[in-house]
Amino acid sequence: MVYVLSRVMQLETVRLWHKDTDLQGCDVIVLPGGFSYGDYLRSGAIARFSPIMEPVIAHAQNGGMLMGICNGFQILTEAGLVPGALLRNVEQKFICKNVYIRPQTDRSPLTAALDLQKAYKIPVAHAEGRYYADEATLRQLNENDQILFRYCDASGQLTPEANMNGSIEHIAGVCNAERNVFGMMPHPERAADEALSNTDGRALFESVVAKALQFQS
Ligand SMILES: NC(=O)CC[C@H](N)C(=O)O
Repeated sequence: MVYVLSRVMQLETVRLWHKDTDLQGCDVIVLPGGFSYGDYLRSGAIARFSPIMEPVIAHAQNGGMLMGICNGFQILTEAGLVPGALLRNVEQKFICKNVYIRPQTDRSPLTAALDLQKAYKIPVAHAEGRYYADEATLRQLNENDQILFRYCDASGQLTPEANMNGSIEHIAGVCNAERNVFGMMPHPERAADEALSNTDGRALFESVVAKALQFQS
């Protein structure tokens, strides 16, 4: 994530440690993927109590942009910053592969600049990626246009096979009601460099940067 933000996107990037208590004036906060506390209890369930989360939550409550990828998304759900939960994949296995996702709305910093008809090829690498929300929450997510991505096939169709982890309504990413906090399970930072022969993920970062600049001006 740091490589893509600093080298590919050419952004001033600050690494914040989980024990830090100061965001050092960062405009956009990114909770990256990986394994926090060995995924004990549930992925993200312990990291959500890290000291850094206090200023991160305050940043989000003040309208600041906050993005969570994979384990970062799990931390966002555990902290109640976005609705829903991430359960074990339906086949109970870690899945690491390229999948396709289609943006569902352009009303979020993460998706504003994306093509709503395009299937973006982005890898997933998770064991607890099955998005779940109860009926009332799902209704709200749909009514408020908070569903950012759905798993699809290469042509953008929502086929059952495309939904490899068993997420409810194929959901791969959501935002909060205020739209400044957004999370997704696939890893756009693993598809943002020419060397990886796939730069589909770059468009998501470009979208966030464009929105962040608007935000400031
Ligand atoms: N790539 C990741 O962020 C993995 C998230 C988490 N450790 C899981 O396996 O579900």
